[in-house]
Amino acid sequence: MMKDVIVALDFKNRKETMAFLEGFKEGIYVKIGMELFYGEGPEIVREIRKMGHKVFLDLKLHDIPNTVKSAMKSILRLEADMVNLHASGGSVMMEEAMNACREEGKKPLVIAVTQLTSTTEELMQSELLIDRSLTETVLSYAENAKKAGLSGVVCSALEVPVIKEHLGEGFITVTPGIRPLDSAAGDQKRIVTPARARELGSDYIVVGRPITRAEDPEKAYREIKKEFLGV
Ligand SMILES: O=C(O)c1cc(=O)[nH]c(=O)n1[C@@H]1O[C@H](COP(=O)(O)O)[C@@H](O)[C@H]1O
Repeated sequence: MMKDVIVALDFKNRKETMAFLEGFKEGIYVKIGMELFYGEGPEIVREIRKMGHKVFLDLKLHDIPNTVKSAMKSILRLEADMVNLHASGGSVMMEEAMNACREEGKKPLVIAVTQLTSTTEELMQSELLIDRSLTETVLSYAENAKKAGLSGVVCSALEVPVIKEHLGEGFITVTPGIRPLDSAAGDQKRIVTPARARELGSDYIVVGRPITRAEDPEKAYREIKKEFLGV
């Protein structure tokens, strides 16, 4: 299976995004999330794809099944390589997202967010009133996603082994919360280094600030990619 580093383009506008991408001569895998998408609109997705980059469009759909289905149809027109939704929206919601793909004849990788990497078991118990362990909920959400026909999940690399063990090697794990040894955790809680993510079996790591805020982003990207791919 293809393994890769996905760079989170968490920039406020097109200008900053293009200045960043200028440093990359070859096509890379990037993530367009809420900040850039809400700021610039769908055209930014088309433009970045035309530049030769692969795009994970991270809009984390979470709504009633019918709304998610129609939103997915709009999203599919942008031809992103990967799109996501929140598994906590439930199985029917995820099935409707897959029905949208079937009806439109499109096959992006559709993945479901399990528990955000900024979430801890402590937060789940004290605020969300979820009594099960974090790992149990991640695995259960992942099982629901697989049953609904999704390609994989977003989780922390720490949960990859249990997901692969129960759902098979082919079920894709996309893991943010990546921090090289010398970088600040910030708001992330369930963090691992790129090398650890490789050992744990992540398929894709998603990396934002350790690259975008580095003094030399292109160098940081190369180092992280080397550490993750082990080459
Ligand atoms: O869906 C995501 O991409 C996502 C899920 C998750 O659980 N945690 C998470 O950090 N992300 C995204 O991954 C990126 C991580 O960025 P950094 O923390 O700057 O490396 C951000 O764009 C987040 O929106």
